[in-house]
Amino acid sequence: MAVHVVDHPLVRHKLGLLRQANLSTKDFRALSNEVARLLTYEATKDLLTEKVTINGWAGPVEVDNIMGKTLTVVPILRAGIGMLDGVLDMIPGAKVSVVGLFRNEETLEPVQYYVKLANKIEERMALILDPMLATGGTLLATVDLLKEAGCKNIRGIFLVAAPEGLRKLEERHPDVEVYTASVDTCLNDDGYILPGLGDAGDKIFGTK
Ligand SMILES: O=P(O)(O)OC[C@H]1O[C@H](OP(=O)(O)OP(=O)(O)O)[C@H](O)[C@@H]1O
Ligand SMILES: O=c1cc[nH]c(=O)[nH]1
Ligand SMILES: [Mg+2]
Repeated sequence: MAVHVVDHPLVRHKLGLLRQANLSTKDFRALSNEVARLLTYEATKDLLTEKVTINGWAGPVEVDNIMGKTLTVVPILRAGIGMLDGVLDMIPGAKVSVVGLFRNEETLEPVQYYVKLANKIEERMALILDPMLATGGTLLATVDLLKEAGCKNIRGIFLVAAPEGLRKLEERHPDVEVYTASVDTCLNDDGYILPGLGDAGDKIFGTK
């Protein structure tokens, strides 16, 4: 399985700011989108393009166009919404497929409450957005439902990932590629990533 840790100074700097305990909602939101933007740049490096000829200022010129029904971004509610603007800054025409899942606080199992996928999803690359990959339960449930819908090419962008979740993904879906700013140390007894960011959903939405 491919895990791409994006080791760019801007990403490392912004991730360091995100880890601060007393960050305001506004700053956490802004930084999440900024890191998402940079991770998107890396995650889309090999998108297929085709040559087209356009009218340039000095006559016809051959340029590159991203091909056809290329991708859909898949924010996982709620916290994935905190990365969506940043990703759409980079890919403004992307179709958005929304998946609603929350983690049961006791069992840590994902609970699904909403799904609305883009049309022709089987022809698109799916780019999953979630700030946190912890136990991996939420990501596995999302990949399962995308594959059931016919999706063959799936990637995920996470601000922070835990080794436990990556191991689970490797066992169940080794074809899924991960792009993250950091693989952190481990999970605590409540399933939170250490050193991590805390509860990303609460920080992005200002709840708590
Ligand atoms: O890898 P896992 O152990 O499944 O945990 C990761 C999930 O937990 C968080 O969502 P949460 O359940 O807090 O929902 P929220 O986005 O609505 O806050 C996070 O945004 C991931 O979706
Ligand atoms: O560390 C974690 C783990 C799951 N969800 C979060 O928001 N943070
Ligand atoms: Mg949450």
